[in-house]
Amino acid sequence: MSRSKVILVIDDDRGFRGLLTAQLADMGYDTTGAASWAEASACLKEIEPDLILLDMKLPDTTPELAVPELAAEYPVIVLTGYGSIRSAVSVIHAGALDYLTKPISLAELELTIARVLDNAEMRRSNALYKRQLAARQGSGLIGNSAAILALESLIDAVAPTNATVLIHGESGSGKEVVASAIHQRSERKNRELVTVDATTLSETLFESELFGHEKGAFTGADRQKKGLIEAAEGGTLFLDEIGEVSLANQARLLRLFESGTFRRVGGTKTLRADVRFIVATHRNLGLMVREGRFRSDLFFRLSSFVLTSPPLRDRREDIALLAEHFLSQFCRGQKKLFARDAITTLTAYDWPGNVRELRNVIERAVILARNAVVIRRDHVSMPELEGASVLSFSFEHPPTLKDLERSYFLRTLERFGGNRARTAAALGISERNVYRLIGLYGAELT
Ligand SMILES: Nc1ncnc2c1ncn2[C@@H]1O[C@H](COP(=O)(O)OP(=O)(O)OP(=O)(O)O)[C@@H](O)[C@H]1O
Repeated sequence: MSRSKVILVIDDDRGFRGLLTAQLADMGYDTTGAASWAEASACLKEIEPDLILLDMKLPDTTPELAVPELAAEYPVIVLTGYGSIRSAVSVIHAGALDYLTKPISLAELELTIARVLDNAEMRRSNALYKRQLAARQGSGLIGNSAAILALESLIDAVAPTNATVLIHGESGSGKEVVASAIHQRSERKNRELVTVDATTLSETLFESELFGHEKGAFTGADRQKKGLIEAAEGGTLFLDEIGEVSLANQARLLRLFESGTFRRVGGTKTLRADVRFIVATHRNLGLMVREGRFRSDLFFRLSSFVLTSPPLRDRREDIALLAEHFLSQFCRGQKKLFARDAITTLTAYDWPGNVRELRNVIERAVILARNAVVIRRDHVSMPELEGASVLSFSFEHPPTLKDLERSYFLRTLERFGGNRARTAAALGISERNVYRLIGLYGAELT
């Protein structure tokens, strides 16, 4: 069910304004009237119109000033008592979408409003359609494992509801794919899915990006800006890495999730969002609550529906299927297949970077294989394959700590082809220390 569209009528002629708002109400619109620019500005702090009807002659402003300012944020139709072509052209140039000449016929009013609202809607959905097409290509949840089938049925159950969902899972395990599946299987699928990654935004930027800000809210806020919540109106907002959000912003999120309301930064009016929220994290939020880094009320609110995107090593039966999927994606019509031992190698690996890492490895394998039809084991070998989680060394006597350090250091250095920076990163030491250890054990390098 869609809410009625809100129309703001700005006209200083009281009788005309009353008549117009009454007629618009009869047509099923929600209407508000303002007698002056000052009144309209105050009104816009309270309501969020879908369309503005603006009289050309107001006591406290000119169309040259008012039209561009309003048209930057809202669809505007100008009402003119002096229907000259010249003034009509100038207001259209200034950003108004249409104009109506007084006295206005009811039929013309109805048609013009419907057309302008439809156009605004169409512009939104055209941009949306392009993005959806891009998102659908290659999204979809691939896998036949029990874990994926269970996840699929949970997605089917929760998708049609408006429940806020928390997706938990390691990096690269497909949390964003799950979020997109929920959106695609909901009634909101023809509206926007807006994604925000909390790790990429500072605390203040997060607040203004998400909630928007009013003109003058802070230095540099030279005009009002709608936030991503408003961009997601009618659709879904996916907030990735909620564990990285500051405590102050967590409080704002709690209010948003509980009441569906929010305020722009520097704003006084409470706005209502018709948005479905999905959040994700790779962190243990329960632990963060105990450490005082995550609000317990927000945690409990999010705990009502939790989906887990399982790590790839816990569903090894999906590895071959995913590998085939990525192979056909990267080959683009060219025929290629995996040698049996290549698949064995892929299946045995622990995939700390999950599906994303697998995708990268297949992409590299296709490049390395060049024109060869068969992807061999050496095409898919991962540099991190050895020693990523299990180490095995053999010594002629029980090793000392120093023996272990020497063996592990030299093996890591070799694994990265002598690259000191990568060795330092893998061992969690400084490059200076890598040099020191080469000095210490280097005589053994061949
Ligand atoms: N089940 C799946 N089927 C097909 N592709 C998948 C699947 N899971 C993940 N992918 C692909 O793996 C890559 C990583 O997935 P995604 O971005 O959803 O992971 P994530 O858990 O959100 O990662 P991060 O926590 O780093 O944001 C993407 O290219 C995605 O398309």
